[in-house]
Amino acid sequence: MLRIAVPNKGSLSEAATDMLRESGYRQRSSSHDLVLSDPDNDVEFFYLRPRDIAVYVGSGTLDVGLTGRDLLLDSGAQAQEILPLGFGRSTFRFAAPPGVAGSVADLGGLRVATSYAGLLERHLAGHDVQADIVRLDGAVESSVGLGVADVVADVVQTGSTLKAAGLAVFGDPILESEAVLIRRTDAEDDPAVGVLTRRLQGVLTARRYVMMDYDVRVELVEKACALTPGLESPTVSPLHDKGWVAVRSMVPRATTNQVMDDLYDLGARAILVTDIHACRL
Ligand SMILES: Nc1ncnc2c1ncn2[C@@H]1O[C@H](COP(=O)(O)OP(=O)(O)OP(=O)(O)O)[C@@H](O)[C@H]1O
Ligand SMILES: O=P(O)(O)OC[C@H]1O[C@H](OP(=O)(O)OP(=O)(O)O)[C@H](O)[C@@H]1O
Ligand SMILES: [Mg+2]
Repeated sequence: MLRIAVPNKGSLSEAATDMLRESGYRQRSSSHDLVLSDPDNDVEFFYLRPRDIAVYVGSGTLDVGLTGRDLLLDSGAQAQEILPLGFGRSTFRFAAPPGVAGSVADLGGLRVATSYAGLLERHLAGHDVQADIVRLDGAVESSVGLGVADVVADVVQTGSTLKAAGLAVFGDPILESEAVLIRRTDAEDDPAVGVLTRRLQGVLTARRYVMMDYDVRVELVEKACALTPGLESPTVSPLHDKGWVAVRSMVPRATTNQVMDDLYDLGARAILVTDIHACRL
């Protein structure tokens, strides 16, 4: 039975369970449940703090887990990313009151507050900078105003928490993070992990693409297919009127309207877009 770690709280929790549900797995019905068995799919889910997930997976106690890239790297666990999951995006950045520092090189001798000490330690060492790391559990932005730190290194999404604390980001982003599927670094190939990965990839594809159908005159089909190349190649089917064909192709969701406009300008008609509910590529 495949043992899977899932965030039980925090920013990643709901999106992670939604994605697993869309992948055809049972999920817990109460946020108090810590374990859920899904015998039909031969998997068991363990709902754990996202920060702890890399530790369980790195030690081999659990086979795979969903967590944040920043949390994985911060933990230093013997675990690696096998699939980025496209949610829980954030940036890990330095911030301070304006004028305190302009780049990581200015941090020597300053106090830097963070709840990602492992990540910060390695970043500072990589830049040969010696700063005092102030380890906090959360609400890191308050540390400067309260006088325990000069600078913070923290998760930024919209930036509104930083702004409210009178801080501004500086320097290059330390890390771009998102939710990722992880497994132990030296784990042997496991077909059950392959199945889970393909299911999650299917959800990602269904979210990123739409199915587009349209009719176009035969002499324009090459130009139309260049606009909608699909993943492998579009399906082109004959119509009763020999001068026309029907084309079906997957199109990136973000480009849907631009592609429809371009197809229409080319002369395509009856352009229809439908959602993809599930797929295996
Ligand atoms: N706005 C956000 N705030 C915090 N973490 C975020 C945000 N957006 C994405 N994340 C990601 O969520 C993970 C943090 O998980 P965590 O459970 O600590 O969330 P949290 O919202 O900080 O919860 P809590 O503060 O209740 O512990 C990290 O991978 C982080 O990059
Ligand atoms: O850029 P923003 O959209 O404002 O989001 C980023 C903030 O959200 C998180 O805090 P959270 O609510 O998780 O509290 P915590 O710091 O106590 O973990 C994170 O630690 C930042 O403080
Ligand atoms: Mg938090």
